[in-house]
This record gives sequence, structure tokens and C-alpha cells, in this order.
Amino acid sequence: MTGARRIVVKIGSSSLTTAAGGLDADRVDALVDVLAGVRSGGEKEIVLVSSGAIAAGLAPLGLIRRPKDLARQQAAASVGQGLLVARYTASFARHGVRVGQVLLTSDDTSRRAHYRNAYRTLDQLLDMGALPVVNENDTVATDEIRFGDNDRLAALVAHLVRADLLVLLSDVDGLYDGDPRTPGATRVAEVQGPQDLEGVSIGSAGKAGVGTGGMVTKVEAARIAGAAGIPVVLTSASHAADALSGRDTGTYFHPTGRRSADRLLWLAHASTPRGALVLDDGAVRAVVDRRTSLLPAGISAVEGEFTAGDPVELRDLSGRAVARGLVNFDAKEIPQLLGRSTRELARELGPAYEREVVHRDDLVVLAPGLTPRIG
Ligand SMILES: Nc1ncnc2c1ncn2[C@@H]1O[C@H](COP(=O)(O)OP(=O)(O)O)[C@@H](O)[C@H]1O
Ligand SMILES: N[C@@H](CCC(=O)OP(=O)(O)O)C(=O)O
Repeated sequence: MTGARRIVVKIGSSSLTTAAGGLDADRVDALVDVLAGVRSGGEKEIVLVSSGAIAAGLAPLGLIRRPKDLARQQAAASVGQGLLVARYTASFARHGVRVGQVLLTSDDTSRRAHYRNAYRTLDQLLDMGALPVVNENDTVATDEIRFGDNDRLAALVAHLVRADLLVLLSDVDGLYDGDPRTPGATRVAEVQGPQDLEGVSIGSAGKAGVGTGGMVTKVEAARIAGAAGIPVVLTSASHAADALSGRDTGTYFHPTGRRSADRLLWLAHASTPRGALVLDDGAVRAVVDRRTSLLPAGISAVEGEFTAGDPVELRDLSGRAVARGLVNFDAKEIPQLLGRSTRELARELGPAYEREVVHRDDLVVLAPGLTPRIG
């Protein structure tokens, strides 16, 4: 058995649906049997991140393939999510296990209060012996705030619940060095770091119209989880039992960073900035090298329309994003603060203006070349 106590398992749409479209009850049952078996000893906790809402809603709405437009995807998700959770509820009930549905949006999870709330709910469900079934809240997410792929959502959930292991289940039994359907492609058994991905051709989704991100989003998810100290196993749904019992299967991504409860991972990977603050060179050095808060004196311009509490990008004078943070002012308040000291502002406008524009506790520095949000 793997030593991991709290495990996040993510299953993709391609592993839950029939060739004709619609939910495959037998495959749901097979997964549920494995998960129920793993937690039956009482030592293991499982959080399931399940895709499949859109796929499950297609056939009932008379759609043949995943629609391109957001409104019809959301309609399909609305119908499909109900069917999906009903299926899990019935299937887990065979083992006497209760499930709790948790629908998340990226907006919820990058804000401090919402993040804490999401953690509390998930933790409480686990404490009460229920099994959380998580998906993105597809019906309300707009294009701008969508995760769009559940691989990355699963990595962030793994971090949120402080999981010991993330298992990504797909229709392919691991990462291959090229398209797995081409002869000669071989499975990559282990990834220690980026050097092991050199020369690996990472492609998009296989089964037309069902999965979304293909391997790209899985490798990205493994990178996010790994950086947060969480190992990742990527394998096929039919090898779920092996992955959960610690047997050698699929591709194992070693953790690359230390474990931390840092909520800012969400800010870096799950939020969509609502605007930008342009920093002068001194402020870039202070924020990036010395990790200080951002004060009005170092800001040279403001872009976009945001309100206090929104995520914003911090850019240098050349336009490069250097950090992301939760801003303490509305966009329209900032022009009068530009380049001025907090003391001067407090004297002139009142003590409320003495605050940082972005507090260092709400600020995450981006590694050079990192694209925090993909998709
Ligand atoms: N290098 C690769 N190794 C493995 N699979 C790959 C690779 N490149 C592209 N793929 C494709 O990614 C698909 C899995 O992604 P996707 O369809 O999004 O699955 P899911 O629904 O499980 O998230 C596989 O079926 C495979 O065809
Ligand atoms: N939230 C969407 C899932 C999007 C997604 O990432 O799908 P997949 O690539 O199959 O994991 C749904 O439930 O249909």
C-alpha cells in the first residue's frame, strides 16, 4: 500500500463515457469499487475530482459532440453534472459511502476568504467520512475565469487539501515519449524534473470531442503539484487500483518542491488578473528580490478596471509580468496615489491611504518565463 493518507484522484471524461456518448455506468462502478476499497480500512481519505459533466450532458440534450460555444457547453454541464453526481451517489451507496458535491470556480479559490471556506468544507466532509466529488462550476464560469481543465484544478485541490498524493487517471496508461497511438512510442516511467521531459512530444486530447487538454494539462498539473511537494502518478483508469496501492504503474512525477500550505499557489495558477500595475525598477527589485509589499511610490501606471480584493498582474516597465497579487484599492483610486509616499498620502487623504497597494502576504512572484495560467 502507498503510504499516502490523503489522496486526490482525478478522472477524465474520456474514462467515464461510452463510445456513443453519455455516462458509462460500468466504468463509474469500476472506479467507485476501487476507491471504496482503498478507503475501507479507515486510514485513507479520498477526494475525487471528476470531469464528465459536459460529456454526460451531450446525449440527453441531443448533442453529438462537445459544442464549441460556452453557452451550450454550460447547458450540457448543467444537465450532465446532475447525472454524474447521481451516478456516483448511487454507486458509492453500494459500499455505504456518502458523497458530497463540491463545485469550484477559479474566482472562489484565489480569494482568501473563499479559499479558506473551500478548505473547510472539504476537510469537514472528509472528517465526517464523506467522499467529496469535485468539479469546476462549469455552469457559471465565464471564459475569463474558467480553469477549463480539471487536471490543473486537481493539482490545486491536492494542494488545498494538503494531499500526500495526486493520481491522474486517463484513457492512456502514462506519459509517452510521443503520440501513444504511433508504433514505437514508449512510456516514460519516471519524471524527476524538466530534464526528463526534454524530447518528449506532449500532445493534445486523444478521443475527439471528449477530453479537453490532453497531456499538456496533465504535465502542467504534475508540475504544479510537484512544485508544492506532492508526487503525482499518471495512469489509466484501469490501473487505478495499482496506482492507489503503490504498485509501479504509469508515470511517476517526483515532487520538485517542498510542501507548503501557501494559498498563493492558487493566486499564481488559478486566478485571472483583472488589471495590471506597472512598477518602476526599484519597486520590481523590492517586490521580486526583497519580497516586500508594493507601495504607491513604486507604481508608474495602472491598467484595467478592478476593485479592491481582485487579482492583478505586476509588470515591469518593459511589460513583463513579474508577480501577481491581490490589490487593496479600486483601479480608479490608484492614479492619485502614483509615485507618492504613504506618509504623504496619509497626511493628505487620511489614514486609510497609508496601506500597501499589494501586501506581501497577498503577492506571489512569478518565475521568469513562467506562464501561470494556461488554456
Ligand atoms: N506524449 C503523450 N503521452 C500520452 N498521451 C498523449 C501524449 N500526447 C497526447 N496524448 C493524448 O492525451 C490523451 C489524454 O488526454 P485527454 O483526452 O484530455 O484525457 P482526459 O479526458 O483523461 O483528461 C490520450 O488519449 C492521448 O491520445
Ligand atoms: N468540468 C468539465 C471537465 C473539463 C476537463 O478537464 O475534462 P477532462 O480533460 O476530461 O478532464 C466537465 O466536467 O465536463
